[in-house]
Amino acid sequence: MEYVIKTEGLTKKFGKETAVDRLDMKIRKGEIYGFLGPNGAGKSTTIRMLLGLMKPDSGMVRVFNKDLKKERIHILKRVGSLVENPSYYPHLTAYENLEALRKILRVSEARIHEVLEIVRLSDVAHKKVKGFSLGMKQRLGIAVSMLHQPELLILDEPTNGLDPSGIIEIRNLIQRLPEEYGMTILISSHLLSEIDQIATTVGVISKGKMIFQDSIHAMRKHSRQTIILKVNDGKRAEHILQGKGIYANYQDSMLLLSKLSDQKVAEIVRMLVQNGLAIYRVEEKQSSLEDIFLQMTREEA
Ligand SMILES: Nc1ncnc2c1ncn2[C@@H]1O[C@H](COP(=O)(O)OP(=O)(O)OP(=O)(O)O)[C@@H](O)[C@H]1O
Repeated sequence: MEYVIKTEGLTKKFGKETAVDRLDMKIRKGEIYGFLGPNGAGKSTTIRMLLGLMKPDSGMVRVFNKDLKKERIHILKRVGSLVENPSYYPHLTAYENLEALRKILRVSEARIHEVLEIVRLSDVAHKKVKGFSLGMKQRLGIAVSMLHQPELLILDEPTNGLDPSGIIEIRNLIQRLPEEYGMTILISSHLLSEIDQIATTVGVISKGKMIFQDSIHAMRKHSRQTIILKVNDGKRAEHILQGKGIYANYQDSMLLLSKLSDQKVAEIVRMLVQNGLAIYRVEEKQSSLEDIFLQMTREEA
């Protein structure tokens, strides 16, 4: 199997702290790889190493099946990135900002029109960037990163700080890139909900370690069903059930039980009623992807 990005044992330490810990990342061509983890998990440090902006302490990075250490310049010509809030000339228009970079990158003028079209900024191409919303600035950042027609795009938290409509715009834009332009995308986020609709594969990092890496479908399979009981005295109910060997978790005035058969639920309800408890509600809940993600990172922590 050929990977667009493959790391092996990638490690970075800052003093005593291991920010990235023996990370094995695998990204295939045409994927939208959601790189997820809470703040401080090591996403940016990993991305910096993938872009050759930071040297790993140990481990290997291969991009397009080439060793990043040996062929950095050659590799980076084929990679576009948006790693921190990009800075522009605020008094220049979007077009003029792109034009300044076009000359450095030596790409055709026609490419400016193409990238503006891709990020849906053609209508405001001749407006000054200082009047742009954060979402428009992020899309301009993506336009800049795409000027030289990269095959791989690396975006570090591109939806950070955006309002819901800005998030949707970025999402729609990214979703089109693999199919329409044959690109592979790595996008990081600390919120699964921002990328779960577009990512084909997810890598979850926690405390520098990759704790899950598979398709989004495989992640959904981790989804569990929970039975929720609302009772008048949760603490007592928890105690009664535990006495019968039934594990229950009392949280926010709700009693949570892992998926049980209908008979077992009936039995539990009967037992609680016989013990004088009042049952207000019995519900079944499927954990969302966000719950699974939170659970994974919490268990690791
Ligand atoms: N230049 C640095 N010097 C010292 N420590 C650093 C440096 N860069 C990152 N760290 C530490 O490494 C750990 C991982 O940070 P990193 O920025 O990679 O996480 P992240 O997942 O990108 O989080 P965020 O979403 O907050 O950016 C953190 O504990 C951070 O404090």
